[in-house]
Amino acid sequence: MIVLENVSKEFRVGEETVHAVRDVSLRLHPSRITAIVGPSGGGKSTLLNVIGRLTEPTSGTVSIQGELITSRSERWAARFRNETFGYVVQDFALIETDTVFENVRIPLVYSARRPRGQRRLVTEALMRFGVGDLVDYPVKNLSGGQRQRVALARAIVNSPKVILADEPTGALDQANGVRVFEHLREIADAGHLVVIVTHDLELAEQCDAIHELRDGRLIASAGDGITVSGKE
Ligand SMILES: Nc1ncnc2c1ncn2[C@@H]1O[C@H](COP(=O)(O)OP(=O)(O)OP(=O)(O)O)[C@@H](O)[C@H]1O
Repeated sequence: MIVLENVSKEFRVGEETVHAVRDVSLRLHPSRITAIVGPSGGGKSTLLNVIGRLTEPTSGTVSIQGELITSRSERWAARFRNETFGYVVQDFALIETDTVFENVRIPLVYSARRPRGQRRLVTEALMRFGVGDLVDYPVKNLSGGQRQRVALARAIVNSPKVILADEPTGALDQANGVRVFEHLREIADAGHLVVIVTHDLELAEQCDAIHELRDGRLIASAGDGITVSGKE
């Protein structure tokens, strides 16, 4: 379980202070898909980045399975990020000039596995999404649907406990969006904790829990196992 307690994140922009996330407390559960929704500029991506330890909050704490992940050294955070999180970003951020193998192995870079072990893990991850045969393809030759699957394989290749997806269906047509969601559901069913940021309320309604952010504040939460403000 991930626990956020009184998390705030501010950015200084010139003389101004932007309060991107204000005093958010919530709990996120494994084997579930949690959606973070709300209007543009509401703080969704910032909150996801705080959860994924890509950004340190200005105040408040985040812990995962009881371990505090805030106020730790950058060196610790880099390793922790790598072992704990799989990230899916909107445009998939694949390296066009590399092969599928080179892209999907990126999260394994810090692992002690030998090249042969890496190839097996990469191929297995691709096979989970039905694209094992693409392992040596150049990314530039892939279709949009193949890119999604490769991006999902990259997110799970090191068996992270947590998958964080920022608008994972945002750039896709409806059929491909549904497929990505089905894959995220399979990932959650396998025991991972999945968090998605989405503008798509229909998609959010299929999730197990929804948190709505507006002007950085958590204004509503719904769903299974919801705990707001740290109260059971
Ligand atoms: N690195 C940054 N520096 C300064 N301000 C930032 C930074 N990142 C986000 N912000 C500001 O914080 C607020 C929340 O932004 P955030 O991207 O988290 O919102 P969002 O809900 O994800 O928006 P969208 O749906 O448009 O992606 C906005 O006012 C944004 O301009």
